[in-house]
Amino acid sequence: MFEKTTWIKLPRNVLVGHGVLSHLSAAVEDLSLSGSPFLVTSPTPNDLVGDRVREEFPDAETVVIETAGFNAVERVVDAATAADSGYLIALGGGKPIDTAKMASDRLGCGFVSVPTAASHDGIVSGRSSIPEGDTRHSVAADPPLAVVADTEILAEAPWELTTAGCADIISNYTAVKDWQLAHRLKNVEYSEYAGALSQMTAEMLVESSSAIKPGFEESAWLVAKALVSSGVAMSIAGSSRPASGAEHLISHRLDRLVPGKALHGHQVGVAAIVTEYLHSGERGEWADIREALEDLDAPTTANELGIDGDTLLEAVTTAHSIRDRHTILGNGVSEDAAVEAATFTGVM
Ligand SMILES: NC(=O)C1=CN([C@@H]2O[C@H](COP(=O)(O)OP(=O)(O)OC[C@H]3O[C@@H](n4cnc5c(N)ncnc54)[C@H](OP(=O)(O)O)[C@@H]3O)[C@@H](O)[C@H]2O)C=CC1
Ligand SMILES: O=C(CO)COP(=O)(O)O
Ligand SMILES: [Zn+2]
Repeated sequence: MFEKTTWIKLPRNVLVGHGVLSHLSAAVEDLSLSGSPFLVTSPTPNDLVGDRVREEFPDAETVVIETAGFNAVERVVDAATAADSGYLIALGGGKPIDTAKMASDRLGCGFVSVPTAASHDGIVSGRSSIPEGDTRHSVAADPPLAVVADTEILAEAPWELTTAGCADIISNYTAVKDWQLAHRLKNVEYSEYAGALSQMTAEMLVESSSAIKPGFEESAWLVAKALVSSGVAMSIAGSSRPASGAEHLISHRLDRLVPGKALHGHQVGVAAIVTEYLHSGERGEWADIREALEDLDAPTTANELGIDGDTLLEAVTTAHSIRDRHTILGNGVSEDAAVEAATFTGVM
């Protein structure tokens, strides 16, 4: 008997472009949500755009998150419950967006994502990544009901946040390879459609790399569209598999070893050079990934991430234990193999 079912959750309204913040209230109105909004933000986005959002929603109460974590999620849940809010608006980078994503899941209400940085594909996805001590939990949650990504704001954000978003997209190449490998070796369910969308998103970004330069709003537009597309691929797959493979395991390990040292996207980009080498060896496409990262101004070495070679090697050799997700790291890469991969590719 045929028993497969698919339930794809996607944002209903996605606005990307110049000045779209002025359409935020229209985008929200179109969702027919009941109750008043509750604004979840962090210090810099609140200073930059908080008042513009509050002007549109005068009855919105605000919580400003300084440090991500389950305490912050609880704070939002308690404050939004006390305010009897109907839905959340997340304004900022991954910290407020992922906090609101998980809080809205707990509250059983929807949320609207208003990214102020094109720093990773979590701005659209149905996964919330919450740090706790030296651990990071990746929790399934509903994706935003709407995404309002104003390229005027994204283009003003520090350039490194945008290059981190680019590198998060480029890591889709190795993530898809890991997913296909897990499908072949472990019978993990693979979605051709989600895999192709994720890979095509990375290819399109790389093809556009000459147009992605600091100071150009078009750059923010190209990156934001790619982040949306990657988030959609994850929603179609019902997991982060299309955009998170061994390179993400290594990055999550780095988050534990050297928390806050480098941006998520930059870590996964450097790790993708190594995991591509592990996939296909000396003649593989690791040099193409390195070149694409260089073209997009993203780090390509441990040094550029601000970490030493030994820390990178520790992350590579222990990352397989981060979660139950089969990748090219298998049951663990030996120290010698990690040294070979990191030195041959010039990452270390
Ligand atoms: N769900 C997912 O798939 C993923 C989720 N994540 C989550 O995202 C977090 C990291 O994301 P990231 O966006 O880097 O984190 P943050 O939200 O911490 O933003 C990074 C920095 O940029 C600042 N910032 C944000 N917008 C602007 C702007 N427009 N101008 C100037 N500065 C700005 C923030 O300031 P300030 O702190 O003052 O507000 C912060 O210092 C992780 O902690 C993780 O929880 C990461 C990857 C994937
Ligand atoms: O960062 C992600 C995709 O780019 C999400 O991945 P995780 O499921 O590993 O947190
Ligand atoms: Zn990522």
